[in-house]
Amino acid sequence: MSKVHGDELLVKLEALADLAEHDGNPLQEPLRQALQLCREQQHRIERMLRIADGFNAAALGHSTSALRRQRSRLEKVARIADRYQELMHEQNLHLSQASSVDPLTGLANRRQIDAVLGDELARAHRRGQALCVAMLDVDHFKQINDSFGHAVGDRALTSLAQVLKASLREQDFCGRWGGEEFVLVLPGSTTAGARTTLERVLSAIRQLEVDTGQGLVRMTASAGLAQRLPAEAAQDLVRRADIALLMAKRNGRDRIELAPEAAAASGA
Ligand SMILES: Nc1nc2c(ncn2[C@@H]2O[C@H](COP(=O)(O)OP(=O)(O)OP(=O)(O)O)[C@@H](O)[C@H]2O)c(=O)[nH]1
Repeated sequence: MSKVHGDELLVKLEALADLAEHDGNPLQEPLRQALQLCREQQHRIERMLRIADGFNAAALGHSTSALRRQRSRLEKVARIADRYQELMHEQNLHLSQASSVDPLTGLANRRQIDAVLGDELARAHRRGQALCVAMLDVDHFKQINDSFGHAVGDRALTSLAQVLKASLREQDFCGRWGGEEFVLVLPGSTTAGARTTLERVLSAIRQLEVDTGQGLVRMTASAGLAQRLPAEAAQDLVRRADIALLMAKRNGRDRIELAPEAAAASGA
């Protein structure tokens, strides 16, 4: 607004000053001075406007940087939320592992054995394929504990678990049933194939040397083997393998015995 008024005033003053100069009017000098003043005023106003524009731009810039700061804060919060979610995921994974893994040996625990055996047996029934379960128990394990202490016993169980894992095929599965007893699930194996696998396992256990701190100690193990019967439930299959294990213990240990087919019905 002031710029428009200033322009109009300037045009009028210029015209009057021209006229006065032309006519030799005595107002010539005061008009010239007024014109001069007006031009200076005009410059001052324009400068003020430029400064105001500058302020305006600075204010805009300020709000842009405030927005940028705000955005980077939000990004930081989003990153923290992502990391938090990752940690929660890791924690859940850890918890689910803890509930499916035996902490001493790192093998599957009873809970996971039940789940895996259930799945594998259902698949074998569906496809009409063979599947064997073996129960394996360390012989006279109590003597190791009694002679060398519980820590050495623990070490023996851990080493044995490693031997088990290393002796099995990829599709085979093993877990710690409890104490010094282990379970093997051998999908696709008939009794003959499973027996060969078990002989390899028992032989590897015989070779194993555990450092007691007072020399090396060796172990043997006994195993009971059962091949699935048509439509047999997991607990019946395990029970037959357990009966076979008992037979292996009674028959002198460090051996494999096969489950009698009718044992499931007897529930002995
Ligand atoms: N160190 C250690 N010992 C365990 C663990 N779990 C079970 N045991 C021990 O394993 C031993 C099992 O003893 P028994 O059931 O008498 O069997 P065994 O001495 O192996 O004899 P047989 O099975 O008849 O050959 C007991 O002394 C238990 O305390 C474990 O996690 N660590």
